[in-house]
Amino acid sequence: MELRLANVSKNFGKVKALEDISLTIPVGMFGLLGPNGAGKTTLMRILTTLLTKSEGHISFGDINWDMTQKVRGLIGYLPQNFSLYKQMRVEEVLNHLAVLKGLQKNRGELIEQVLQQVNLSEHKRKKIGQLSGGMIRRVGIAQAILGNPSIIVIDEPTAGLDPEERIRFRKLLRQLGEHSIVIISTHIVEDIESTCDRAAILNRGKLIAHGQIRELGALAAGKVWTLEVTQERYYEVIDSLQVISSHRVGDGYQIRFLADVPPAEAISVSTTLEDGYLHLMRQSV
Ligand SMILES: Nc1ncnc2c1ncn2[C@@H]1O[C@H](COP(=O)(O)OP(=O)(O)OP(=O)(O)O)[C@@H](O)[C@H]1O
Repeated sequence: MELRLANVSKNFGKVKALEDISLTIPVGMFGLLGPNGAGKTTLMRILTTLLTKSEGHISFGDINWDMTQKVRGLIGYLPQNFSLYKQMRVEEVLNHLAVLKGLQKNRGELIEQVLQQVNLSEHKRKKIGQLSGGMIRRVGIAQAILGNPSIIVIDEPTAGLDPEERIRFRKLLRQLGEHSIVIISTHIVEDIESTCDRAAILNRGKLIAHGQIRELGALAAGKVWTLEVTQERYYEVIDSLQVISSHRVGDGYQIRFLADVPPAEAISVSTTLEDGYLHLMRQSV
């Protein structure tokens, strides 16, 4: 079953935080990408029923977003700052949140199941305050998937995680996306590139592109180049190019950049989601 958004808008007074968003999101990992103020948080808060939309229609099968209680039963949510309950043990926090979710039967069993899914069984008696950032995010996922929701919404999934934790956490997200709709919102293009099947790019409340990751990357096809330069030339050229990234190669640098007409020695390269995203942002300035 798919999550369908049709012409969804949200106004805060005169601010149009979302304008006419129409999207269909199938089972799998779906990324929301956009700069600050694009409307990602507003959209996630509407999907989790923390905010109401101003206009439009959202549905999942027979359930529509005017049926708030039913929608809440569909959704698991991991907000950005999930680090509450520092003095409580992992299993106590999950039991507490399971009660709040209205899960009455077999709570112990359900908690054991989600702890196994996020690989935290052996830490269940630890206090939240004793866990690493990555483990706290995993407790966050555990509470989000309690009750087996069809739609899981995660804000900035890997913010504040170290590189190893980030890789482990991405693997967990991919596993969740095998059976559920998992929507993540992030500034980190690599999180989406490495975990998502599809993504939507928002800017200033508008949906500017959506589709499969490789389709979004292909939007910059023919416009992405690399150029190798000496250290002396590096500082000269980076100001004149729309640099995507650069790294050291031998004594000089390799620069990856966007251009319609590149310098003579540049080499055309295949495109990534980040290229497509930066190309779209450059166009919508
Ligand atoms: N409660 C509110 N009242 C007024 N304006 C708001 C409110 N919440 C969000 N906005 C405005 O709506 C727009 C979209 O904000 P939103 O937080 O959804 O963007 P975002 O893409 O999540 O950005 P960030 O990545 O910085 O969190 C912004 O212009 C923001 O200032």
